[in-house]
Amino acid sequence: MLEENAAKEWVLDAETEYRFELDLGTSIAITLIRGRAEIFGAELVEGKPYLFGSECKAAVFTWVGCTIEVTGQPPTEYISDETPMSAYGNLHIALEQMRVKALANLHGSPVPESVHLAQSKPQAEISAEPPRVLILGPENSGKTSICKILVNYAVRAGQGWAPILANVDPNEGGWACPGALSAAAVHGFIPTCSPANPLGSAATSAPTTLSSNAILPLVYWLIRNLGVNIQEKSDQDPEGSAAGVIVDTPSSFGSSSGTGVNDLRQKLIRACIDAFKINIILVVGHEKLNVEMQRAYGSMLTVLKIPKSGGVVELDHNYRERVHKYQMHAYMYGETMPSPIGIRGGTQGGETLTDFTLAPSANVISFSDLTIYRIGAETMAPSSALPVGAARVVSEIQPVLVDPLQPGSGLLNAVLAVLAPYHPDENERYDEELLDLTVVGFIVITKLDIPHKKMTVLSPTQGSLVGKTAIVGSYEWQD
Ligand SMILES: Nc1ncnc2c1ncn2[C@@H]1O[C@H](COP(=O)(O)OP(=O)(O)OP(=O)(O)O)[C@@H](O)[C@H]1O
Repeated sequence: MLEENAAKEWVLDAETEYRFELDLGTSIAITLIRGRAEIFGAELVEGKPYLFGSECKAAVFTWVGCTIEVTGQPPTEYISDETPMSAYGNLHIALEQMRVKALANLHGSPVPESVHLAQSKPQAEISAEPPRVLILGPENSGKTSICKILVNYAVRAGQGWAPILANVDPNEGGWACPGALSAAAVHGFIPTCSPANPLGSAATSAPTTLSSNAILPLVYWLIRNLGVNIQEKSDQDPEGSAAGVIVDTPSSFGSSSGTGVNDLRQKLIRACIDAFKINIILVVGHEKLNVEMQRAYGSMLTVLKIPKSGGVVELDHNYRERVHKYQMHAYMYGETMPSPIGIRGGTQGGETLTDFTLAPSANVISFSDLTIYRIGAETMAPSSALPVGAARVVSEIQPVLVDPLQPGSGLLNAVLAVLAPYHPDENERYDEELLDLTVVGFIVITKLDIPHKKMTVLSPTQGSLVGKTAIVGSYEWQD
């Protein structure tokens, strides 16, 4: 008989957190025994085992004190009484005041009394705009965790807010796949249980609006698209838009190295500010960046420096590569975490385990069934390699048709974004419409049969691909 995993109780004082880091192949369950506790702002339900795996690193924080039981043995675990949570809490209160004022403004009603909270600013100083926040910071500063905390606190406020969380970090995966940008209105808590689903599972948490690809000039373009998309949604639902937008950025936005890179970085930050109509920039624990942002944008919007948590784990390149694999695997197959022995009825971020199993299908299709494009610099020789005086014929964001018959097409094991159909009315079509189409799903080409002009594609859904258009990105994946 298998021996049960030892369960250990931890008693946490008010405003402390239990931090853990899991290794490859370890999973643990955490159960709240008494008191109140949260993981990146998402409250735990008492008596329910929450499972964690796939090298997850996180913390259980409590405002009032609690007792938790941990089953399984995390290689690293400790309690910290130094957290920046009160600063994050105050920040949340300030954002909440903006939301309430924005909504009251929209209704033409006075701002409710409840907004005048202890730490609040005088009424007149609170902006009547919904908070539209851009989070900047260097690598491993805890940006994504702060986004989760702020979104979860907004959801928890009980006002029916569904803030939009936009992820412009192609490295992160968000609700999509590594290499994609995504945004969604968040109605329920964002759970944390595994980096394979960094923002929870898309199917269960929110509808997604996706655009794809990982190459920087393209990101610039897509940021604008994502912004326009969100703007259209808020025009249709101004009350809903009072909840605001929170934009998570890649660390490349928050670290300077080299002049060229710096210019591009500034351009991308500017693109985000314009696209999402940002009114608050949060700089996570980085003095120089804070000063730089104050100088550049301090006169037109609020720039705030917020502390970095000592709990943020330095994630190295190899870890990130493994996480990309987990994410792709979870996208195709769902993710079911093994429960530590002795745990029954475990949940992943509060959801029952059976919800997470998917059965992808491998279909053989003809080359002619799917039209594939590649976008961006990768398809072209660098400008410096062009003959003197020659101008580039294709722009950096122009889609170029990919022929699977060509050797070196780069299609084998490539992740492709399948696009929504073109406008049904021929008269409404335009040249670069392809770049504006949203992504409806991702597929992977697992086999190319050149002699028979056939390919095998793995897809999490059963729908036919015949006649569809897809974009090939720079990510590859092998099961
Ligand atoms: N207080 C904490 N205790 C334990 N782990 C934490 C804590 N805060 C963050 N982490 C973990 O540290 C890791 C890095 O954090 P996070 O992803 O938020 O940083 P980031 O700045 O967004 O990273 P990136 O450089 O990828 O943009 C994550 O695995 C996260 O879950």
